[in-house]
Amino acid sequence: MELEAIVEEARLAVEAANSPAELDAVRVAFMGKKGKVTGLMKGLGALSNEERPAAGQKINVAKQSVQGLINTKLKALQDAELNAKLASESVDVTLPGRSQSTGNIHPVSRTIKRIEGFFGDLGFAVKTGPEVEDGFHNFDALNIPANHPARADHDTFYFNPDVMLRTQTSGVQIRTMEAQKPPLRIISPGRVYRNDYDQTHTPMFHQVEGLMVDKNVSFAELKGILHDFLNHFFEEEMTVRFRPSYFPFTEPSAEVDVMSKDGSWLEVLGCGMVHPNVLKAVNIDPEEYTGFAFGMGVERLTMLRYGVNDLRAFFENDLRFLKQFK
Ligand SMILES: CNC(=O)COc1cccc(Nc2cc(Cl)ccn2)c1
Repeated sequence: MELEAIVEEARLAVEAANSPAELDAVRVAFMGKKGKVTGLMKGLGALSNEERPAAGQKINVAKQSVQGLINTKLKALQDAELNAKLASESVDVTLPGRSQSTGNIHPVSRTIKRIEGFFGDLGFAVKTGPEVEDGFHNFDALNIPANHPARADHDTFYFNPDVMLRTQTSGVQIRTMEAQKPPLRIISPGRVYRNDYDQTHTPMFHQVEGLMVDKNVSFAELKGILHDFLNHFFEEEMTVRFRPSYFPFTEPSAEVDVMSKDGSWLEVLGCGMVHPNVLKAVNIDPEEYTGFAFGMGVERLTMLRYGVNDLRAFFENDLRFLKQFK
């Protein structure tokens, strides 16, 4: 095969090589000891002395051009390899960091912890108890008569006539008074259930009740402790009023309002002196002991403190809402 054809074949082979190894095979095939270009040198012996120098020169030029093609291709292959490596290892420093997202405590849990902290400092023990209650602990012991509307099933979830979801955490206070003698200072946070559902009521919500039973507990103490609690909870001096009210389980009873920024009154909790019938129901002599009790809705307090205007937001698990309470 004559020289030009071999050089063209070498050029095509170099172009087709996709790796330094393939390229080296081409080098061997054309420039090696048995290579096609090298093989042309054998033919020089057969030429005359006049022809030989020019022929030999032509073969050397061919060798250099094939070697040049190989060198260029090798550089190109090595550059490509390096660029590919750099690309795969490259770090785009302008990308935002992959921050480790942190969780946060639910606003209702935060409020319960704050309430537990305040009353804990006053010596109140946190007590919990069953969410499924019996009629005695949820109604009878609280001086709620058989035909009282609170017992109706439009308010209470019943499993059977004597087993229900508790409508308040008072049952825990009753059980504690059954279990231990006064003096007592307890608060009982927890879930309570009522058959209600609208923008300001959900079938399940959280309540914290408090109870103090001792020799000479007075309404004045109740007022003082609750005023201090509200100042602490809302983190400012609150204007508070105690409005006469009625609960079957306390006498006298009061509802407590705080004055909001615009001067209107907002109800925040209910309280009163423990009714003698309640003490009797747990074998505490009302002539010897007196007590006060209070109850507050956790979601309601949380909504007031953080300015949440839809109760359902606490239960929808929308992270955009929950993330605000870092
Ligand atoms: C959200 N809760 C409210 O508005 C009102 O809750 C209240 C009010 C007054 C007293 C109580 N609890 C109570 C418990 C016992 Cl064992 C005896 C007497 N009272 C709960």
